[in-house]
Amino acid sequence: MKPVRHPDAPLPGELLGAHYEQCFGCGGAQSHGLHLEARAGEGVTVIAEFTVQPAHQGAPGLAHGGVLASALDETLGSLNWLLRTIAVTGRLETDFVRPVPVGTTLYLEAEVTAMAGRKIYSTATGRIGGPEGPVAVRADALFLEVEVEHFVHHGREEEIQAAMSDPDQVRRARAFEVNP
Ligand SMILES: CCCCCCCCCCCCCC(=O)SCCNC(=O)CCNC(=O)[C@H](O)C(C)(C)COP(=O)(O)OP(=O)(O)OC[C@H]1O[C@@H](n2cnc3c(N)ncnc32)[C@H](O)[C@@H]1OP(=O)(O)O
Repeated sequence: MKPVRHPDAPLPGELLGAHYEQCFGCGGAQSHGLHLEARAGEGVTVIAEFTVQPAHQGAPGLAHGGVLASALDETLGSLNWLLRTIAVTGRLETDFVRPVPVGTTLYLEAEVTAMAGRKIYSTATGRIGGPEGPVAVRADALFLEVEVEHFVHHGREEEIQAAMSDPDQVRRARAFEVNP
């Protein structure tokens, strides 16, 4: 099935914000996190930027591959905002095309390519030097739609309780839920 942008999805250009302040990918409360900033694009697409920090190194002066995979995963995950669906990564296949030095800004874009039942297929690229620069990383992913209970059931009790008693967090979680 062709992916369809939800009628209440954020408008193209709108900053999506963090889905959870403690998220390693997008949260503001993680000092060594990616602080990735994503914006809605046209259709079912997003664009995002992430600047590699010294805490993200693998080899001297170079980004760790797992951190780059996290940036791709987070960008792909933010497509949920446009579908108003809660989905988690089931599969993430990553190509590392060029080394990414510390201090580099990675320009990411992601798109939902197909949907089938609970399955959401998507793809992402990360470019360096500018939004039109050479591709440094890319990924193909399969996300699986889940109920909010997925997190309540599997998450550690203390963080779940804190999230559920935070009105801002509850509001953000609702933004992912499909309107009947
Ligand atoms: C309160 C806070 C709210 C905030 C929400 C914001 C969240 C956003 C977070 C974003 C953060 C960034 C993002 C993150 O980092 S998300 C964090 C990383 N991901 C996870 O933790 C997910 C862990 N995995 C699971 O929980 C389960 O395995 C899931 C839910 C994924 C599937 O288990 P479930 O029991 O539900 O489904 P099923 O096993 O019956 O399978 C169903 C179908 O899918 C197919 N399949 C399954 N897996 C794979 C695979 N690997 N390759 C190929 N196919 C696969 C399977 O064959 C079957 O197909 P079919 O036989 O029907 O044809």
